[in-house]
Amino acid sequence: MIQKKISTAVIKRLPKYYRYLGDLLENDVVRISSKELSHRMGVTASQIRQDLNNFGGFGQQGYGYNVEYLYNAIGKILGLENKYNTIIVGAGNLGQALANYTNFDKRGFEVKGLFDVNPRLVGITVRGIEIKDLDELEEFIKVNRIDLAILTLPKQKAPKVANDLVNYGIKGIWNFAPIDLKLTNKNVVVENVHLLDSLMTLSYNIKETI
Ligand SMILES: NC(=O)c1ccc[n+]([C@@H]2O[C@H](COP(=O)([O-])OP(=O)(O)OC[C@H]3O[C@@H](n4cnc5c(N)ncnc54)[C@H](O)[C@@H]3O)[C@@H](O)[C@H]2O)c1
Repeated sequence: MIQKKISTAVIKRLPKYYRYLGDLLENDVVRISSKELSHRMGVTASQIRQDLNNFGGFGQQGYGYNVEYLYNAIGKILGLENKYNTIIVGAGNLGQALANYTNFDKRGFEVKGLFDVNPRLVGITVRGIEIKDLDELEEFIKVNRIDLAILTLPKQKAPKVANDLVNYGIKGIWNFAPIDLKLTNKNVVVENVHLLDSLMTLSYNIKETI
């Protein structure tokens, strides 16, 4: 379906379309004009049209968008019809909080395992998932065909663990350690998440309004 290289900016906007369309679906909205969708999302109608034209366009003149069709199509573009067997490495505060969040499972990112080096945490279960020792990581990944790892460990430990994960055959890393991980293996993708970046943007905007 995708013929040309899609810009990162467009890809980053797709989850927002998906989220808004999901809300519309939940409210039994069958179709929506690009004007109405743009109004709700706070982006211009031409931006929406341009973004969706990257994938062939989905609207019809005079009709707008079929919500369910567009929702499913964007889900497919995002690869959400796939299931991702997921592990969390670093089962402290954040790792456990993420393990407790059931919406990841609903979206297809099923948390299969939790790993830590702290013997006081190993053996404890979080939402029915036992925290395992890091020594078991390689075998677990292979046996359970793990696709994706969430890193919630100290930043000094992240590069080594990430490198090991790559060698064990992981496909993607969702990194929360406060370091921009760069992997040499181009077949493995990383998404670095920094909540503080968002908080600092908020700080800037507060400063501007005072
Ligand atoms: N990106 C973000 O927005 C964001 C937000 C909050 C926290 N963080 C980061 O997430 C990480 C976790 O934060 P936290 O509050 O849960 O800390 P925490 O100390 O509660 O948990 C970290 C866990 O990692 C474990 N660990 C240490 N080395 C390990 C290794 N080699 N392999 C596996 N596990 C190992 C520790 O035993 C501990 O249980 C920190 O790096 C923190 O800075 C990032």
